[in-house]
Amino acid sequence: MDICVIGAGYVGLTTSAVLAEFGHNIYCVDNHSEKIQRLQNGIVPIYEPQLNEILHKHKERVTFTTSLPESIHQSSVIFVTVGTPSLADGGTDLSFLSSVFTTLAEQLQDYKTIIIKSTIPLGTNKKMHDYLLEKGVSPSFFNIVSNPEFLREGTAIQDMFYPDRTVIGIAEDDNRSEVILKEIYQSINAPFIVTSWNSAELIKYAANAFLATKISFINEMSRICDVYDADIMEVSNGLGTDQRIGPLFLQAGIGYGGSCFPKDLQALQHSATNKLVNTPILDAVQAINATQLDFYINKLQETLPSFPNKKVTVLGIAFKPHTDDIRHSPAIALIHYLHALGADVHAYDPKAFLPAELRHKVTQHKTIKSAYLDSEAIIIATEWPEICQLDWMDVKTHLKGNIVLDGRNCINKEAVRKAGLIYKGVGRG
Ligand SMILES: NC(=O)C1=CN([C@@H]2O[C@H](COP(=O)(O)OP(=O)(O)OC[C@H]3O[C@@H](n4cnc5c(N)ncnc54)[C@H](O)[C@@H]3O)[C@@H](O)[C@H]2O)C=CC1
Ligand SMILES: O=C(O)[C@H]1O[C@H](OP(=O)(O)OP(=O)(O)OC[C@H]2O[C@@H](n3ccc(=O)[nH]c3=O)[C@H](O)[C@@H]2O)[C@H](O)[C@@H](O)[C@@H]1O
Repeated sequence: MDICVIGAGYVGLTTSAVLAEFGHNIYCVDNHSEKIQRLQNGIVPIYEPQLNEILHKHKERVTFTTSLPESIHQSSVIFVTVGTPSLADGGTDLSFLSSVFTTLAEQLQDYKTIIIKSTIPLGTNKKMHDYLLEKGVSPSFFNIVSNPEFLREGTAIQDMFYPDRTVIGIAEDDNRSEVILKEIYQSINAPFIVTSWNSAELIKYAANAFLATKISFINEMSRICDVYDADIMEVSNGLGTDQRIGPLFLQAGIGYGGSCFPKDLQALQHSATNKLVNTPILDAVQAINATQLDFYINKLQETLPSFPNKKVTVLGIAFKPHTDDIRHSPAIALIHYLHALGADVHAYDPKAFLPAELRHKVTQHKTIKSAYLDSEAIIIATEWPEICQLDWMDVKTHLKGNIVLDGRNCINKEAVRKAGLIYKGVGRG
């Protein structure tokens, strides 16, 4: 099939790579000309495991372009994967989506299946459908399908090859799209869940909200562990082996971040509030996340009461391992916090870079060793394997102080203590 993918970001590039692997011809469009130029030169602008290799393997099948009208005409199927960031009031900025639909309204001349993968608030698929009709596009020229994406950054390619389910939301009178979507995804072996537009939209938000709830729940338990000398790792293990609960997303830490959980919880709350529905669970989940770092900083202050001019090392900048994405990264919030306390902050990440506003305040190192050399304290913010596997006996010989704060509960506390260092985790008693 000839497929147009609009938006060459984390979701758009992954979609392009995976659909190309399935044998489709892809026109991957972005209005960011520099990004497209780099992609045309074989440079993938983000770090996502396997993405580079698959795009390179299928370079004959994937065309990178800034020309949306041309790509629309060349394709029978159009995937929309543009960003849907938060507005100041918690609502969703739909300007990127609207701009795509403006072009679609101008260009649609024969039948296309328009598949929206971007996460969009309840009622938006219908709104886009009504917009095209208002603009005079014939209803015989298109169907709109809501096809929410559940991939995680860091494992995006594997998640798209092997999803737990494929959700498609279609209009009541749409009897073409299910067949077309099944053809596009025929290589995927996962249940197909066909719903209305609004249900598909809510499934996406509910999934992210539920996962964030698990994280805030376990973080709340970690606070109780701290004051009763229990160990959250033991609690998570004992809790997660109950099949009704499950072991995933019960990792206590400095809170969830990323481009989606914070934005999607706010957007869901915004949609509910617009219809006068209260959301006490979503309120609590976000409140716990917003204060998790404070609890953690308090721990650091118990051991290192004064920060000014003390070298403190933050290991990890990305919001999670195996990505270079720093959007809403708890590591960045932590670095801001430490800098505000007067610490001389040094940071290291194998793939991610400090944002511009921190570059003149904080030193980012190229090697992990130079980052912690002569440091008073190490704080682990992202559980990259190379950080989890540090040799603590060796680390000890290069530190000035003796404090290790494990913000992701990812290192062996016994090994740290054996090396003569003070270990503090999240909810480790
Ligand atoms: N990042 C993730 O892990 C996931 C994201 N999502 C959702 O997918 C959507 C996209 O997310 P990301 O890929 O992370 O965003 P992103 O910000 O990495 O990429 C979006 C791309 O769209 C491009 N764009 C914006 N307006 C355009 C236009 N008019 N024409 C062509 N290109 C345009 C931007 O230049 C950018 O390259 C969001 O709604 C997000 O919530 C869903 C599941 C996972
Ligand atoms: O809508 C989205 O964009 C995506 O959001 C999340 O994926 P992602 O943000 O890439 O990463 P996660 O693995 O979910 O981690 C999110 C945050 O939660 C934190 N986390 C995760 C798991 C856990 O047990 N504890 C915990 O603190 C991570 O460190 C990270 O900061 C969802 O897991 C995806 O299903 C969804 O498609």
